[in-house]
Amino acid sequence: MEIRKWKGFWFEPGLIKCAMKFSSSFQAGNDDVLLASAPKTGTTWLKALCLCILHQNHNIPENEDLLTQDNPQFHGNQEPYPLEKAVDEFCTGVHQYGPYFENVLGYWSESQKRPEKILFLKYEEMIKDPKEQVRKLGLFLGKPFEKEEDLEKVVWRCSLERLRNLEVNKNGSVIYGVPNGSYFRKGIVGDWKNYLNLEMEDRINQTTLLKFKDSGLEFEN
Ligand SMILES: Nc1ncnc2c1ncn2[C@@H]1O[C@H](COP(=O)(O)OS(=O)(=O)O)[C@@H](OP(=O)(O)O)[C@H]1O
Repeated sequence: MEIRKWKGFWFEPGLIKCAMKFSSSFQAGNDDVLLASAPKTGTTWLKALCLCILHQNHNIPENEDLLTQDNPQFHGNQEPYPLEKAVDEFCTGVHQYGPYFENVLGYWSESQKRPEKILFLKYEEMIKDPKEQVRKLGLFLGKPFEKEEDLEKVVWRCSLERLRNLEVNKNGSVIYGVPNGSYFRKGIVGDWKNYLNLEMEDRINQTTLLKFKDSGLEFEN
């Protein structure tokens, strides 16, 4: 896929126009929530959680539960991609929406300066203790959970186990023809290592250490 650089990040050319338009004309209102995430870092989960919390909606019809249709990160390419090449691109940052590390660090440092405006969540922590992270998210969104029971309900409604088993996610697909089921896979922290050889794993770990060094951002590897 052809990608081009705009403002330090790589996009497929068709998306640069959208990014430019968004950047030049979007004015955030007080109630607007922007969900920023790198691909495959838990976007779908967080989107479901935010909508559930913001609408305090415990009665969304099942077929509206898949909250992914307008996600700009989707693309229809299902071709297998050589792993070696993908790891190289990831580490050098020359990949769709890359560089990943600079993307993360940008939000991390801003979240340190303005924690009331930017909430930085980690997938690993959400998996480890979903209730605490969702409680934090509720507070951040100005919708603190008053009852433990409501918090537990939201955590369950948005759980991988439940979403993956909804009919719409078992058999439906989004506009680009990507099956909904592909957004609800394993959800296992560290599973990526099962797909790479030791050399590739080491390369990613070393790059991560180097990039996040001195940032104060702690991470699991
Ligand atoms: N509800 C819920 N709970 C926990 N984990 C979940 C949930 N929904 C999706 N997932 C896992 O998130 C991974 C997909 O990330 P994204 O939604 O960011 O993908 S995408 O970029 O929007 O395509 C993908 O991770 P992997 O299983 O490692 O592929 C999904 O399984």
